[in-house]
Amino acid sequence: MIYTVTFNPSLDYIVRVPNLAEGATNRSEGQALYPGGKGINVSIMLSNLGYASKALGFSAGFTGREIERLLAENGCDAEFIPLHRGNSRINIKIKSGEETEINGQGPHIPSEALEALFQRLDACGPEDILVLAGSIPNSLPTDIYEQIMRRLRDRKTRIVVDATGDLLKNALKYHPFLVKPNAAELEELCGIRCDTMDKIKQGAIRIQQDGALNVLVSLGKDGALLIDRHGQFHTSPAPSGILVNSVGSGDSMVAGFLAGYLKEQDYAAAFRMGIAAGSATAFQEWLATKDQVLKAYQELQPL
Ligand SMILES: Nc1ncnc2c1ncn2[C@@H]1O[C@H](COP(=O)(O)OP(=O)(O)OP(=O)(O)O)[C@@H](O)[C@H]1O
Ligand SMILES: O=P(O)(O)OC[C@@]1(O)O[C@H](CO)[C@@H](O)[C@@H]1O
Repeated sequence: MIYTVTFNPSLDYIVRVPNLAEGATNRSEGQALYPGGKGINVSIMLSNLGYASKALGFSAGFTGREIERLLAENGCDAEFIPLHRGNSRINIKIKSGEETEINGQGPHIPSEALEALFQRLDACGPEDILVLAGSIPNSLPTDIYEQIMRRLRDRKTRIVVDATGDLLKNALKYHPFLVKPNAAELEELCGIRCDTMDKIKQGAIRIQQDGALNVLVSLGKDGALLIDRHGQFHTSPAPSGILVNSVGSGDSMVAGFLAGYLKEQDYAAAFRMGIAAGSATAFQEWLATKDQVLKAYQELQPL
């Protein structure tokens, strides 16, 4: 089974405001509400690609109930631990000329709820994949992903970490199966200015030396780079298309990589499926369908 964990689920409120003016009353030209949070997006994308997963996390208040309802509507199996105070966050994504995001903090997670998640994860075994993705509420320590990995150390579960800063840094020594920084996150992690392909390669090598098995660096419209666990590099430009909404493209890339890997047991195939899924999502209003991903896959340059 693939499990995804989203400590900080959200309702993503996407508003289109073509000429956003700060300090003025702006009127939107369109809006939409989607379930969000990185692990949740990975689960939805996996489901779109035909792979079952279980989305784990925490849910609070009316927004939490709406996230769960939307997940069910999207055919996604979720098992959220209820929090009895506060509301799951609403993240605002403003689409004007540029994409501006305001992500909320998320509700407090008490220790009993955290323990309930830990116990749920104790069921993970060698056949399972666990995706730890996204930010955590302020009340949690930044070694929380590390704590989970330490607890599962002897279970041989393959663990994917998609996070920033210390959350990710602290997890590397437990040898995650996959990490997926973007270029800015890679710079922050390895302290190298990653403004050329050579420097991105150097940065990815450093993250691998720090413990990650596969390092997938997403580069937005410029595609991606993977150094796989055998030390082999894979690079590809992204398929071309019109950017509609990049929110969730990194998560789609993680889901595509896992789907490609599970299908072919091959890192080149996983990499290509990752890029296709990431780009297909960037070209849509929300997470891409399987047909849209396969179309993007066909448009990738041959190896
Ligand atoms: N404008 C774009 N054109 C084509 N492909 C894109 C574009 N933006 C993103 N992608 C695809 O999606 C992948 C992931 O994008 P990106 O590097 O922006 O991830 P990210 O920063 O983790 O995104 P997010 O946090 O919004 O999910 C890229 O490697 C690429 O394949
Ligand atoms: O605040 P975090 O947890 O870092 O990111 C949350 C978020 O921006 O990530 C997803 C896109 O990757 C969105 O669905 C969600 O709103």
